[in-house]
Amino acid sequence: MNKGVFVLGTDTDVGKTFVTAGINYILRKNNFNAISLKPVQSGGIVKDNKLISGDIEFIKKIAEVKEDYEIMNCYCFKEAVSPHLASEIENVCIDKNRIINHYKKLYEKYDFCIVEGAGGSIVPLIRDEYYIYDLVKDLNIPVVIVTTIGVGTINQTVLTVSFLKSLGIQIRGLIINKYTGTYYEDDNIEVIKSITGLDIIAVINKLDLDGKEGFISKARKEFDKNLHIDKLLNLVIRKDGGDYSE
Ligand SMILES: Nc1ncnc2c1ncn2[C@@H]1O[C@H](COP(=O)(O)OP(=O)(O)OP(=O)(O)O)[C@@H](O)[C@H]1O
Ligand SMILES: C[C@H](N)[C@H](N)CCCCCC(=O)O
Ligand SMILES: [Mg+2]
Repeated sequence: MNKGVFVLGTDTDVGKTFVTAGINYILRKNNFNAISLKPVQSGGIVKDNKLISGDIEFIKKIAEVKEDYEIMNCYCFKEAVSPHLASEIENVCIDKNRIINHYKKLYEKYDFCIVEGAGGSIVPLIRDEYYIYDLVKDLNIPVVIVTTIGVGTINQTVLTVSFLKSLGIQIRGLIINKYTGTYYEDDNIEVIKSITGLDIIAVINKLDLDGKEGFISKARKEFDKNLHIDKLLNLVIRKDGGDYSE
């Protein structure tokens, strides 16, 4: 089975990690051995005196993944800025081959590997040289785009889609996040569907996560309701039957 998807955002903070956690949770609940990879985290958090990826911590909690952080994250930087700058501040050169080889290993070991970007598609990993979209191309992996749906998101989403299409990147669909049920969000969904012709894989409601208490069960309930396993399998299984080595 081959098997993976790259979760791209129209921007930072749209909910890529939230959605990635949900995809992992539903796949694992259906007995698939799914894993996540955050190639580059900027804005890492300190836990037990160690800098770790907060995105991976969230995914581990929601989807009950026991793997170590190092398995699910290649680079983790302290500054919450663009990855290229965060890596420069720490004098670390991001090696794209290290990420690609890491992904290959996960790809071989797990049923599905869900890769999360950083920010949007044109975020640099290496200044003037290597961007999130380059990584998507190098991994030869289809994408799902996560977007919020308030005023301003038609433009962001359509630009992201048309940019990726211009690079020949295969887009499996859109996941709408932080939906609050307004008339203009409903209209934005219709307009985005009509312009892009893409499938809306899921619409995830904006939850009241109010910090800590009960957020895991609230999030899981939302995923149970709105992330359907058949749609997710369509997302992560390559329709052309090909695999990474091609
Ligand atoms: N559906 C939702 N309901 C409520 N809060 C949400 C929802 N989705 C995401 N959030 C919150 O919004 C914030 C940003 O979400 P998230 O971390 O998933 O964004 P991201 O796209 O992964 O950002 P980054 O580019 O930093 O990786 C987080 O505090 C998260 O808990
Ligand atoms: C720090 C932040 N939460 C993400 N990890 C990185 C977002 C980079 C965005 C770069 C940009 O588009 O200007
Ligand atoms: Mg994230």
